[in-house]
Amino acid sequence: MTAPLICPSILASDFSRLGEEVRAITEAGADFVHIDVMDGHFVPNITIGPDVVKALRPHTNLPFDCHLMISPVDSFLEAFRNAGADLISVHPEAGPHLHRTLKYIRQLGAKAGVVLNPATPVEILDWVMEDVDLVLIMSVNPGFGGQSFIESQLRKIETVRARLDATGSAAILQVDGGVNAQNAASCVAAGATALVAGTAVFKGGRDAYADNIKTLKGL
Ligand SMILES: O=C(CO)[C@@H](O)[C@H](O)COP(=O)(O)O
Ligand SMILES: [Fe+2]
Repeated sequence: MTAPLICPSILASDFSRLGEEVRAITEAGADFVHIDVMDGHFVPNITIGPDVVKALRPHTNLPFDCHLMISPVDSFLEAFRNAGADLISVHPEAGPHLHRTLKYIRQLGAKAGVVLNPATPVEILDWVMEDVDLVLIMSVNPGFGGQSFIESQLRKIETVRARLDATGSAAILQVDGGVNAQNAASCVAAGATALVAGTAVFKGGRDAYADNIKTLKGL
C-alpha cells in the first residue's frame, strides 16, 4: 500500500509560534500544510485569514492546503491564492455555484478541492468530477480540532474511491477529522491518499512530530 500524504492541521499547533511550528512540521516530513480557515458563520469558530497565510508563506516550501470553512467563499478565493495557497478546498454548502467556484480556483492557478461534510451526499461530486483535484471527506463535523472520528465516513471514503476510479480521476482523496494512529490504516485501506491530522501530529512536543508523522504514514 502506498504511504499517504500527511497534512498536519496547524489548528492544533501553538498559535503564538505559528512560523516555528510550520518549519518544524516541514523538517518532520509533512507533505502539505493544512490551514483551517473558519469564519464564525459557516462554522462555529474563527481562525485564520489571508494575512496569516501570507505571513507563513516564507517559512516553508511545502504546498499550502487551505480548507475554507467560510460563506460566502467566492469573494475570498483570490486573497487566499495571492497569500500563497496552492490547494483551495471549499464546501458545496458555502456558495450557490460549486462548478463556477471550482473553475475560478483553477483559473487563479490553484488546485481545486471539494469538501464533503459527514451528512453531505457523494452525489454532489457527479457533475464536477473533471473540475476537482482533491476530494476531502470530513470525518468530523467541521469547526474544531480534537473531535472523534466518525466511523461511518470510512464507507464514504470507499464510495468516493470507487467513483474516482470509475471516472479515471487522479484526484487526491483526503480525510480530515479525528485521524490518528488507530484509524489511519483503515482510511488508507478504504482508498484515502492523504490524511489531515492536527492532534495526532502536534502531540508530544516538537521532538515527537517526525515520529507522529511516520506513524500516520504507516512507516
Ligand atoms: O477541518 C478541521 C476541523 O474543522 C480539521 O482540519 C481539524 O483541525 C483536524 O484536527 P484533528 O481532528 O486532527 O485534531
Ligand atoms: Fe481541515
